[in-house]
Amino acid sequence: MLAAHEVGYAYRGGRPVLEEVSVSVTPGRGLALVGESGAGKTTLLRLLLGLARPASGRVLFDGAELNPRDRAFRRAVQPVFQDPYSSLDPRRRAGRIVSEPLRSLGLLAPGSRAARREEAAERVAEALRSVGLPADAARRYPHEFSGGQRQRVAIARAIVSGPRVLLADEPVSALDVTTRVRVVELLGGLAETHGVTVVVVSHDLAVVAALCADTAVIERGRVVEQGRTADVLGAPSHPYTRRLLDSVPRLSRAARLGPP
Ligand SMILES: Nc1ncnc2c1ncn2[C@@H]1O[C@H](COP(=O)(O)OP(=O)(O)OP(=O)(O)O)[C@@H](O)[C@H]1O
Repeated sequence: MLAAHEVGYAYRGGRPVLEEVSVSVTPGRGLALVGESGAGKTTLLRLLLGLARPASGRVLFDGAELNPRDRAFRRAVQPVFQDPYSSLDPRRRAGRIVSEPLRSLGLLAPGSRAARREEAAERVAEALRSVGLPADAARRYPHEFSGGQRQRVAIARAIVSGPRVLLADEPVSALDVTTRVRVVELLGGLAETHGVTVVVVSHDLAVVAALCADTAVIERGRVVEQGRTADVLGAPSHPYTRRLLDSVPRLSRAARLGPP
C-alpha cells in the first residue's frame, strides 16, 4: 500500500540522514518505527507523507511512485502530529479544523452552499463521535480542550476523509500517562473499526507493542532489524535493538526513584 524502497535522504548540504531504507506498510498491520533520537524516523515519515522527496530510491503508493499532489494519495494517507497545541489552528473552531480535509480534497457532494455545509457538519459530528468527543465540541476552539481532547480533535481531522493509513509521529508523547493510554486505545480501536492502518514513530515501546504488528528499528539512518513486533521486541537479534530494550527498565526505574 505504502512503501519506501531503498531510500536515501540528506538535508541540504548535510550528511545522509537515511541510507537504503526499505519499509512497507501492509493493510491491517500497524508498523512502528523505533530508534534513538536523531536516527531518522521523522524524516522517513516525511518521505512517506510526500512532504520531502528521497534523494535516491523510491517511495511507492499503491505500487506507483508517490505523487504528493495526487488526491487519492492525500485522502488515503493522513498525518497525526506529536503536539496538538501547535498542529491545530488556534483561531478556528474544532468543526472548521476537522472539516478542512473535506474541503481541500473536494470530498463534499456538489450542491448548494447550505447543503455542503450540512454534509460537512454531519461528517464532522461523526468523526468527533468516533474519537469520543461530543458533537458540540465542533463549536469550541482548540484552547478550550484538554491536551488529550486536542489530540482527539487532531485524530478526528485525520480520519474524516476516510483514510487507509495514519502516519503518527509520537502521537501521545505530549500527553500525561493516563491520557496516553486512552489515546492509544482510541487509535487501536479506530484501526479495527475504520480499517485504518497506523504507522507510528514512538520511543515508547508499550505504545509500539499495543498498536503495531510490525516494527522496524532504525539506527543512524539505516534499518537494522525489522519484522513482527513480537519477534523484534521479544527476541531482538541486533545489538542495537537489545540496547534500546535495555534502556527501558533503566528509564522507568529512574522515573520511579526520581533524581538521586
Ligand atoms: N530540517 C532539518 N535540517 C537539517 N537537518 C535535520 C532537519 N531535520 C532533521 N535533521 C537531522 O536529521 C537527522 C534525523 O532527524 P529525524 O528528526 O528524522 O530523527 P528522529 O529519529 O525522528 O529523531 P527524534 O526521535 O529525536 O525525533 C538528525 O541528525 C537531525 O539533526
